[in-house]
Amino acid sequence: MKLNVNLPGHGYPIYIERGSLTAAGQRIPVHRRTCIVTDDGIPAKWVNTVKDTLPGSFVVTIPHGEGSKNLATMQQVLEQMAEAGMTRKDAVVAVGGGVCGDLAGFCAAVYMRGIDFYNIPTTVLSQVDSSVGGKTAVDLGSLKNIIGAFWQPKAVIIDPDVLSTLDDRQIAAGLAEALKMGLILDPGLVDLFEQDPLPVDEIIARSVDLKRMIVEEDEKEQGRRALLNFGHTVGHAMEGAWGLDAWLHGECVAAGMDFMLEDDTLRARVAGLKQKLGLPEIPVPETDVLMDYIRHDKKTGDAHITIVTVAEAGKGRLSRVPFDEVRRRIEARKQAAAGEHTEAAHE
Ligand SMILES: O=C(O)C(=O)C[C@@H](O)[C@H](O)[C@H](O)COP(=O)(O)O
Repeated sequence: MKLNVNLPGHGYPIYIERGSLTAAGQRIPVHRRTCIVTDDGIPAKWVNTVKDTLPGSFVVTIPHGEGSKNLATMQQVLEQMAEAGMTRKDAVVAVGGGVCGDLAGFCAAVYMRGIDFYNIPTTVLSQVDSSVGGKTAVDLGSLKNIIGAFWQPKAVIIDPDVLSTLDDRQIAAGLAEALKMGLILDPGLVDLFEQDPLPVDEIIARSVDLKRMIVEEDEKEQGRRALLNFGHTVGHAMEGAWGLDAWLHGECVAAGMDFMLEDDTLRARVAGLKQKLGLPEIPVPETDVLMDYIRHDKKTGDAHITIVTVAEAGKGRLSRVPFDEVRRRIEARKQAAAGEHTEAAHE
């Protein structure tokens, strides 16, 4: 399957095909140097499959995990690109998950003021969400994605076969982002999560298509693209508060959605789906600590923040609210959860 992201002057194809890793060299022009950025958690067989199709490529491996998504690691990658004599005509190819893609894309965005970037996502999370749309970034301390650029890839190559080496936790965390996509935009996608076995290929294709659509509509997040932030306001804060490597990004997004669901029946349905996926219950940090992180959110202005709420599956809603509204929501969920635990203890 091939989708096209139509953006003026810098549109690109997304290939979703089993086995497409072996054909990477047909999708990426090979008459130049390519720096393959990957991480040490990615099985060598996937990296080598791509490398074998790209003559003139070399591999830079970063440590896996959010802890690598920083300026220091980025500098190391850029130094290796410079040492290899890469020019403006050369390209960066990410083979990895969201951290790897975001960091490699940012390297491509700034190296010699911008060179070509190709993304080959190898996790569910990066396949359904982060590989499409051109958000590249690194963290600053525990502040997520605070330094970055919009830099669209030249192509995205999604091979669902690579998911065979992922552990269940990574798969569940990635599917959380797909569930997010359904909750804000597509009730039919939410319904797919009720099926057994889960139609993973269909979930990926449908999520990618939704992402394509919203990026075409609002490339630089001036409006509707902010819907994709559902679950992220509190989710990013939880990630920061517990330390960036304590929980997976998708796990925190799943936890963060709970504060922004506005209907109890839907909340119960989502809780059931999260349980089915095996997503963990993440303890909610102190409200003041969360609020401190939320103040640094990119969707924050003076004393106000844009939040995404969902009252009905498929209908995400953006609203600009005072900070205290987020505090109120956190407190309300904490109280409700405490009540649920007490009830459970009495049963
Ligand atoms: O592509 C987008 O737009 C998204 O918001 C997708 C998010 O799921 C993703 O985690 C993104 O990196 C978060 O963006 P940020 O702007 O909150 O850093």
